[in-house]
Amino acid sequence: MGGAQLELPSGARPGVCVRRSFRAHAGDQPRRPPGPIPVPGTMKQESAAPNTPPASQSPTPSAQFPRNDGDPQALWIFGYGSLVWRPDFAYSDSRVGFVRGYSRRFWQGDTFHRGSDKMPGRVVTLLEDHEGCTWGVAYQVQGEQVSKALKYLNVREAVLGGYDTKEVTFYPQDAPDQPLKALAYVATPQNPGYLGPAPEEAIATQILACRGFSGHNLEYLLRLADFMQLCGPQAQDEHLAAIVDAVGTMLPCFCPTEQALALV
Ligand SMILES: N[C@@H](CCC(=O)N[C@@H](CS)C(=O)NCC(=O)O)C(=O)O
Repeated sequence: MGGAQLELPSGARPGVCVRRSFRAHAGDQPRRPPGPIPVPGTMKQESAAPNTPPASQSPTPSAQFPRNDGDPQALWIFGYGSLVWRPDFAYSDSRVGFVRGYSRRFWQGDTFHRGSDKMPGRVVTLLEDHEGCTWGVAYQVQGEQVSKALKYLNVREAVLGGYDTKEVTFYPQDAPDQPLKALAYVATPQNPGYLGPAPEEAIATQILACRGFSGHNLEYLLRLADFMQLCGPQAQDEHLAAIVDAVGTMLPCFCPTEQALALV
């Protein structure tokens, strides 16, 4: 996967979808998990994730595919969780930006990618919130990329993850006055894996304790936090920041000192 830093378009628009500051402090900046953050738009054509079973034969998301002017075959897919750093489908273009009217919440349980049946992990979904704003990456798929991406995401998101599709309006960071219609995968409270709200300290504890076929739940949290750091000061997510802060507070308990391990 691409190894460069995420190069964000310069000229971030202050005042666009701004929330209170992201509470990461210099001393406890979320450490980048192993491996570089791939740069959306420069990743080579990806094959399906190694842990993804063969694609389902029925890639029929419930939403009508949102179309924008121009290429009738083109489709934009909005990622705001693991799709931000691991889309794993071929795409023609990508944009960093945000959707309004939604807040991101770690309220979806995950018993495959970042958890197990006994210890479900927590991954993100979108909560309808009139004041909300969620930053992520929109990927444009064209031609035969469309059916391949939808087949893959139908398995990864819907079959394995309990997500459904929803049309959203995406505002590119570098052109918020030229919004795009996009398809998003959202886990609603009606899906069996939905966990709903919990104190952010409890969510942090669950994330620290869980892992699944795609890796540790902590990696999922820190890669998302890394993306938000790279989006710049105008991109805020207080829920994510509070969970990262809680993890930072608890990590010393999970990472005994050398003395505690009698290594000195
Ligand atoms: N639909 C959201 C969330 C997607 C998400 O995190 N889905 C889980 C499925 S439960 C996933 O694909 N995980 C893969 C991973 O954790 O690497 C997005 O657009 O990013």
